[in-house]
Amino acid sequence: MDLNASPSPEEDDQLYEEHADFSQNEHAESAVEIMRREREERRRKLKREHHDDGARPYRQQIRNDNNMNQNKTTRYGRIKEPPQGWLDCPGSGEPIDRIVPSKVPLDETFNESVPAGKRYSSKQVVNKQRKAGRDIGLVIDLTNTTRYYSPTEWTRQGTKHVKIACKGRDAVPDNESVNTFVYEALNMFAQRRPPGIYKSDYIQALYSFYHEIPENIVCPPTPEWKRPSDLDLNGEAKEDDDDGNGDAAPSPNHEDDKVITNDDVLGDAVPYDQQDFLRSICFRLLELVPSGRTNAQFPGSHPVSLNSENLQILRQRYYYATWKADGTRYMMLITRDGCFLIDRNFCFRRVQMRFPLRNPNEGFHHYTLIDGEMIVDTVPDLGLKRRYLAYDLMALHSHSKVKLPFSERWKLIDDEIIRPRYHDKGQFDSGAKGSPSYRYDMELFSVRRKDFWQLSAVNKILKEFIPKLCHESDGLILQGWDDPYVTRTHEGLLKWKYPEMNSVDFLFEIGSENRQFIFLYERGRKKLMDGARVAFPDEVDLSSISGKIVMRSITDNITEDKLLEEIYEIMNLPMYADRKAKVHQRSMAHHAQQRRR
Ligand SMILES: Nc1nc2c(ncn2[C@@H]2O[C@H](COP(=O)(O)OP(=O)(O)OP(=O)(O)O)[C@@H](O)[C@H]2O)c(=O)[nH]1
Repeated sequence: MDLNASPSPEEDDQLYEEHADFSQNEHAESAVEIMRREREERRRKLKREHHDDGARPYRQQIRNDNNMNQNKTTRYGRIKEPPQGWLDCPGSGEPIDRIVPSKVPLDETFNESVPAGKRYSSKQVVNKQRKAGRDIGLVIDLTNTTRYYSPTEWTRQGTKHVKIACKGRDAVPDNESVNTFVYEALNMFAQRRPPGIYKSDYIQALYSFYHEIPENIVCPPTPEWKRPSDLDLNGEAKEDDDDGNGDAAPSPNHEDDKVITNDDVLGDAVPYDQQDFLRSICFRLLELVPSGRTNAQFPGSHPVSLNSENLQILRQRYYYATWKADGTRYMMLITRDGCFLIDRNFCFRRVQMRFPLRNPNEGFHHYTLIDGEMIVDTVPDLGLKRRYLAYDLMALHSHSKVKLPFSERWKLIDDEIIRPRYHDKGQFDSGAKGSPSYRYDMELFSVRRKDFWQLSAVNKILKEFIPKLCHESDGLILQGWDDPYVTRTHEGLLKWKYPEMNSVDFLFEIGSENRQFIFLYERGRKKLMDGARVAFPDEVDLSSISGKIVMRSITDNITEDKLLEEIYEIMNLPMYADRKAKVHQRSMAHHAQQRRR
C-alpha cells in the first residue's frame, strides 16, 4: 500500500466516503481526552481479542487479519491498514521557515490497525504543533489518494487544504506538480528533515525540470526506518526496485522529435491563486490600477488597422517598421521561480527558461515583463525551431519601463535580456562554468529580439525580407519610435495586412424562424452585430454552418502601392529627413571608430 499512490479503487474508498463525515460534529479534543479515548479503545480491543482467539502480539494480529480474515469488518467496514512504512516513519520534522514536513495523518477509520501510541490523526497534528506554539494555516497534501482522511477535517476548522497529487510508485511527479514545489527546497529539506530526499530518480527529474544536470547526483543513503522489507512509501503494494539510488538518465526535452506548430499549448498550467497573483504583478508593472472585471482582461498593447485616417499619424510622429510575424502572441513574465507565457486570454503557463541579469553576480531577472510573438521557423537542415521574437519590454527587474520611449525599451531587450543570455550560454559552452551545467538546448524555444527599421526600409521589408523569412508574416507593424507602452488598444500602433490576409472572424448562428445572427468576439465576449447580414453562395446549406466561425475579408484597406507611395512622400518631410541624417551620421561615426580600432 502506498502513502501517495491511489491504489486501484478499493472497496474501503467507498466505505470511507460513506463515513467521511463521521467527525463533522465533534469538538476539538484535548490531549487528555484523546488519551482517555484511546485507552478506552485499547481496553475494548483487548477484550475483543481475548474473546476471539486469546491474546497475541498486536502486529501478528494485523497480519493474520489481513491474510486469513479478509472479511473481518469494523464499525467503519473492512479494517483499513496503514501504508507500509507509515507506523515507524517519524510524524513531523523540524519546520523549514514556516513549513512543517509531516507524514500523512490517518483518520479514525484506521484506528483498528494502528496501535494507540502510534496514531497520528489531523487532530494530533494540530495538537502537536499547537504545543510547539504553531498554528496550521495551510495543509499541502502530496498523497495521490483521498482515502487517508477527509479534507473537511482541515477546512471545517478554517485551515486551507491544497492537494497536489503526486503519483509516487514508479512515476515521478509531473511538471505541473513540480511547478508548485521550489527548487531550493532540496537542500533545505535535507537539513531540516534528515536525510532528505534519498531517491535519485526524484532528484534527477527535479534537476531536469530545471534544465540543470549536475555531473554527479549524490543521494543520501536510504534511512533505517525504510527497511528493505518495507514497501515503497509512495508506491503501491509492490516491492521497491528503485531504492538502489539507480542512475536513471534525466529525461531531455523531446521537442525536437515532434512536429511543432503555432497551436501547441506550451508550458505547464499554474494554480489559480498563483495566476491571480501574477496577474496583479503584471498590472503593477504596467502601471495599471486593477478594477473589477478588467482584472481578467489581457492588458497587452494591441494595434489598430492602418486606414486613410490614421495614415496621417505617420506624418506627425516618427515611426519605425517591422514585419508582422504571424505566430502566437504572448507576453512573458520572467521571475526567479520560472518564466510565464501569458496568452491573449490572460492565462499563464510556466516554462523553464533562464534569464541571467547583465551582471552575472546579481543572479536572475525577477519580474521582468516583455512582449512578443512565438513563431515556428523552418530552418534549412535543422528543421522546425520554435522562437520567441521579443518586440517590447515593459518592465525590468521589478521596475516599470512603460513610460520610456519605444526606442529605449527596444534597446533594453538587447542589453538586458538577449546579450546576458548569450554570454551565459557561451560560458557553459566553453566550460567556464562548473556543475550543474544549465542546458539551454532543453528550453522549449529560443529568444531573439525582433528587428525594426526606419520607414524608408518598408519597400525592402515587403519585397526582399518577408519573402525570405522562415516563418509566416501577414503584413507590417508600424511602431511609434518615441511612444510609451500603451496597454490594450493603442491607436498609435498600426498594423497593415496583405489584402488577402485582412479578415474578420464572425460567429454565425441561425435562430428560430430561420433568423440569422452574426456575433463578433470582443475581448472574449460575444457581441451581437445588430442588423448585420452575411450573403452566402446559393448552394450553401445555412443550417450546416450555424454555430460556426465565418470569415469575411476586408477589401477597403490601404493597398501596398498606396502605402509605399505615402511612405515615399513622408520620408521627405523634415522630421524624417532630419532623423535620417542623424542616424546616418551616428552610423558613420561608429564605423570610423571601428576602423580606428
Ligand atoms: N505590436 C506588435 N505586434 C506584432 C508584431 N509582430 C507580430 N505581431 C502580432 O500582431 C498582433 C496584432 O495583429 P492582429 O491582426 O490584431 O492580431 P492577429 O492575432 O494577427 O489577428 P488574427 O490573425 O486576425 O488572429 C499582435 O497581437 C501580435 O501578436 C510586432 O512586431 N509588434
